[in-house]
Amino acid sequence: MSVAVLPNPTIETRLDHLPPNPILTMRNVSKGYGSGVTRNEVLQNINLNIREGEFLAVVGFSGSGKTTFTQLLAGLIQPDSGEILMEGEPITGPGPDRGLVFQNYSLLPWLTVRGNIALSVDSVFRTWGKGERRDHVEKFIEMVGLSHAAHRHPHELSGGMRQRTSLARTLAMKPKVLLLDEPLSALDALTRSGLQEEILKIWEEERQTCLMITNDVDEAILVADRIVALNPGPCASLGPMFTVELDRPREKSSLNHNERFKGLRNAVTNYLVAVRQKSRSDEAAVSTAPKFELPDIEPISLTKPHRLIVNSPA
Ligand SMILES: Nc1ncnc2c1ncn2[C@@H]1O[C@H](COP(=O)(O)OP(=O)(O)OP(=O)(O)O)[C@@H](O)[C@H]1O
Repeated sequence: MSVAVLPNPTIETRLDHLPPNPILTMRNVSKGYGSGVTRNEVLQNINLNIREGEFLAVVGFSGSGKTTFTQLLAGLIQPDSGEILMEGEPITGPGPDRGLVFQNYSLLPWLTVRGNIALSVDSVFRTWGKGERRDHVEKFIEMVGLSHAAHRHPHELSGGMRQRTSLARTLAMKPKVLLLDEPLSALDALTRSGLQEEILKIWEEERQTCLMITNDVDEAILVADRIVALNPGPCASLGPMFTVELDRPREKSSLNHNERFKGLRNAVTNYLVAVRQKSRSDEAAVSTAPKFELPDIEPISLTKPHRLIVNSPA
């Protein structure tokens, strides 16, 4: 399959200034669920290095294994084979060094915005004084623009506000790596667009290593330094890596007229369309749909009279 390569190899990207050593490494990682005939091979031979301070976006289709991918990095599940390293050490479970923001903001319903964030801060920064922790919580409430709603409970918030709370809660724990698993896909287009820019603004300030899973190519280009495609499953592998050669800070409205943005959007979209078509034709070729065979019986001749009487009256 051919993939359009963008011209201008001379441009220097932010990546050129990042530390060369990866903070997260996936080596020959495979993961499936179930056993026997119900076994579902989801990811196969995933190899990836994420550099410290970079923003990487993984784009893929629904059901390709994106959540499985983030759960592996978060340490919520373990690979069947291969290894995942955080700063050179194997990941054996979840840890405060990796913060995960889900698609479905899992806030505790009996706590306010402030209470939800404070709970995480208190559990991670146990040695800090009470005042220091309180200031830290307020800083992150303000960062996501929720000072006016800090006293509200989740059921009193809009979807966008809940996701902001969820983001603030994770950011406030100061993880070395932020894992965003389709954090905006449950939101309407307008809220999504506003939050994309907010995430970007916050990231410009914090510059944490960030991995965002998304099914939106424009979103990926807006936020990321590099974009990698997750090919359709089963046995999803990673596709080519696209470098986003666009200056920062980025603004959505001006990007729409940027030739480099349009070229990259075409390249990524064309790749995804081509890889999906290939996957569908491969699937059709090895279709396991049941084949019907005629039973080995001699049909009754309808032209000759015969003695078999079906449903004869008693
Ligand atoms: N715990 C599990 N047990 C069995 N199968 C699972 C489990 N989790 C996921 N799967 C299957 O693995 C495949 C990939 O699921 P996953 O949620 O990782 O994909 P996804 O790309 O995040 O999907 P979506 O975009 O729809 O959220 C699917 O076929 C799903 O049914």
